[in-house]
Amino acid sequence: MLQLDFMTVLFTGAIALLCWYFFKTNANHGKLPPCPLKPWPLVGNIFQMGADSRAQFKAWHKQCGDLFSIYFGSTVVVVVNGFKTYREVFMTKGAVTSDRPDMFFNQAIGMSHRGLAFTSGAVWREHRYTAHQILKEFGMGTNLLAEKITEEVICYVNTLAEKKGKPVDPQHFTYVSVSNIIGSIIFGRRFSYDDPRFKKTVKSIKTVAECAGMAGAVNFLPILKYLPGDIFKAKAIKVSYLNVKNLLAEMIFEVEGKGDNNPKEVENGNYIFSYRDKQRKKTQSRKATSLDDEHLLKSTIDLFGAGTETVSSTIVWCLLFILHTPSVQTKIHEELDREVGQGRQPIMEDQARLPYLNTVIKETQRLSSVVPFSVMHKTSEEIKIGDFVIPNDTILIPNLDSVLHDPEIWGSDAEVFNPERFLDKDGNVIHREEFIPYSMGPRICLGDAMAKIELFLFLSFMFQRFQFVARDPLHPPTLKPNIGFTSVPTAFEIICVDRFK
Ligand code: HEM
Repeated sequence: MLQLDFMTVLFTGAIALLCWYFFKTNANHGKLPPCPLKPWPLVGNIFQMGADSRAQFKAWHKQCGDLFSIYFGSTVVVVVNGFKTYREVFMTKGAVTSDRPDMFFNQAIGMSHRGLAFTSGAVWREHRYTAHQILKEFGMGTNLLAEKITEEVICYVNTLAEKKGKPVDPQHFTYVSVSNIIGSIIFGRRFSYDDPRFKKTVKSIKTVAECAGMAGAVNFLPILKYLPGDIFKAKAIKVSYLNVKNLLAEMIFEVEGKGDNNPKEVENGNYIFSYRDKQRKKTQSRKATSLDDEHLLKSTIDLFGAGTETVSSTIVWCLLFILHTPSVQTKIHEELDREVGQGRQPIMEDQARLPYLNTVIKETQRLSSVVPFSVMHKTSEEIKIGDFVIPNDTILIPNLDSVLHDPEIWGSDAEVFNPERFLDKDGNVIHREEFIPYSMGPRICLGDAMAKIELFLFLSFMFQRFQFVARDPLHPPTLKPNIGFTSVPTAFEIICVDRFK
């Protein structure tokens, strides 16, 4: 009897849950952007996405228009497509579309609502402003930072040259070198490529980025993380992200301990000391501030995460595109030999003299679209876009891919690598407003100026020194990406022929 009662309660509960779910997923449909497919009970559209989320979003964009809704579990998420709508949502209405939803990997390390890239409101504004000030002090957009980057690029190019034409995995070297630049800003010094702690940090950050795509569903259906076998990579992310947290906490502690007794370190400057300096000044003048130990630690994790894979993958995509279109490499070499030569190192001032290389960088960023879905945003007020109403607290996916690959903007060859599309008939670089690899609005990439310097210096040094050749030139490596947080080329090897020999 007791058992029957229990079954009845269970059955009634299940029916009530389903009714609630159907009510929730169908409510508001008159105002919300359309949903391309009827969501399944409890899981929503998660398992209707197909393996290739880019192609799926492209098809749904075509089917539904610039705005469509999908359900992750019972949570509605609005996907924003197309340049004009993207600009309206994230720029015109940026004041109320710039919050971030809480994400499971931040929860997993006990750092929700901490730091720079995943906070909202007053904490985010204070940390964004602080980070911007610090990077400006270090010369973001000026020669000081360029000097730091040049120092790293020289080590990187020499390491490639030491391979003496043997095939190398460019992703590994580029990733390590680019993360060293962030490391040198945060800690005030570069690390040797063999430093075990640095190697472990880099490896762990990479694992988090790689697994993030699979783990996306866990944000909405936390139960998935308990499935056996770690199908959704939730456990892998937690372990690696905890590694990153602990390693960076340890390094911050050391820098602060050393710094107290070492004025030279303070003089040279690093992110940690500048942050502490600003924190101290605010506290001393009794200004309310959110700057503290936990936010500092999470800001450094965010900077490593945001500033490594984006830049390194762009560099590696450039190599891959070049292997598929060798004539582009010939033109880069001609321009570099003519404008810089081989007798001196490239400098930032050369950028204006190298329009072709600049178009190669732009076209690489456009076609690779390394952050295809940007980072999720959330509304902080109800917004109206055309006939649609998006409620307060709704998660938004900024589909950057839909802008960077739109044939109506870039032409029918939008899927082809063609740097000339950014060149006018007089050989000058064309600046298109639709070229938005760093997104737009209040949440635009904080490191865009730094990324531009990195991309120019890495690629100008690399092409000055090497001719890049595929292991099998008739069959260059696949262009198929691996999509995690970013779009990363499938691993491949390349031969770097030294042009100085
Ligand atoms: C090719 C290189 C890069 C690309 C394509 C890129 C792209 C992006 C994109 C699309 C976003 C999300 C914007 C949004 O939410 O709407 C972002 C955010 C961010 N990026 Fe970058 N990024 C690059 C390099 C860097 C570098 C080098 C740094 C480090 C200094 C950096 C730091 C950040 C930070 C801190 C955020 C979060 C900003 C916030 O939430 O307010 N990025 N980036």
